[in-house]
Amino acid sequence: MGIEVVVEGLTKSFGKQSIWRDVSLTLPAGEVSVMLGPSGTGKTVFLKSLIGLLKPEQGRVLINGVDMVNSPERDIYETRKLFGLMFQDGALFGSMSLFDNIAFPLREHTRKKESEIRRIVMERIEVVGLLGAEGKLPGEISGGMRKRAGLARALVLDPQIILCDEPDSGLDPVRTAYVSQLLIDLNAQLDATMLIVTHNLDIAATVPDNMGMLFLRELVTFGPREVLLTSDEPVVSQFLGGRREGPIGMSEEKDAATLAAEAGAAPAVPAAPRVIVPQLEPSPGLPPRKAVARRRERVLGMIDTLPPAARTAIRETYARDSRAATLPMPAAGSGA
Ligand SMILES: Nc1ncnc2c1ncn2[C@@H]1O[C@H](COP(=O)(O)OP(=O)(O)OP(=O)(O)O)[C@@H](O)[C@H]1O
Repeated sequence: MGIEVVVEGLTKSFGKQSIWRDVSLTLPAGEVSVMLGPSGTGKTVFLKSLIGLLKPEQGRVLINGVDMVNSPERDIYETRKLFGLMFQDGALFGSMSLFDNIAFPLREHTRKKESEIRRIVMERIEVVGLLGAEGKLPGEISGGMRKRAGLARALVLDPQIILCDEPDSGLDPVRTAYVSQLLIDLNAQLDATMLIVTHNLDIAATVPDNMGMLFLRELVTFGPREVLLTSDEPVVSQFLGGRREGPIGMSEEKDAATLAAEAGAAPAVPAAPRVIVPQLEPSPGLPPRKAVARRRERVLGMIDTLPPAARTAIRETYARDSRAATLPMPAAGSGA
């Protein structure tokens, strides 16, 4: 099973530029979480801080008792092996075939025989749907295929924590839908803890168990998906509605004068009511996600601490799930 990641009071700046401060959250073991946020709010910096590639000035990131901020470098290096990372562009070596790119971590970090490496690499290539393309160079395939190759490479060391930085960037809506399904399928197969950074509202609506949002150097919220999806925080509703009206401007936040002017004017388009769509299920033939039962117990255990709208949404989701579980299967050939 994946490992819990506990973030406590994390604060990061570059020189005088504060990126975010006092970020605390827990990525529950084996669950899928999404971090949303407008461009430039420090989502990638957050991912890099989790694996100890960037050093926040304050706070801790605890994984199996190792603090990825303050522990000795050799402990951080060892713990980093638990991670699989998928960067925005796949971060592939241009002169190597997809096979060699995906095999790279195994050749670098293990003493496995070539035959064993071939078996693992081909298995992962199959999982991400790239069978047949293993001999190609990254420059000979599409952006979506490069992303999937980056994901396959992230998987070869059997990671228990998977971090994906904008798995949808540059992809059309159909390819994005396939990536969403792939992420859920991976979670079903590996039971790894996953954190996905994205601006994509379809991924946000259908993939995660938990969601958070970074804005204005703060973590606005992090918790069960229903909390963010029912939130009436202006920044959250603006982002989820993809609207111009609200605190987010072209370059992150709007100034006070713009906000005041907008507050005085009638909104051009009323905000559409938000509907919580069901989370994706693993593809047929795959095992159910083990995280589902754990998450249900965890969320129902904390439900009284959540805002009323989130409580209602969670109860409705679980009531719908139990109704679905007790429905009789349609008889074969009934056409139902
Ligand atoms: N190594 C670095 N040195 C200095 N500044 C940096 C460094 N890495 C990131 N930054 C700055 O930190 C801020 C946040 O960057 P980051 O890439 O994390 O944003 P993001 O939320 O992932 O954005 P996007 O959604 O556009 O990818 C930016 O202003 C960026 O210029």
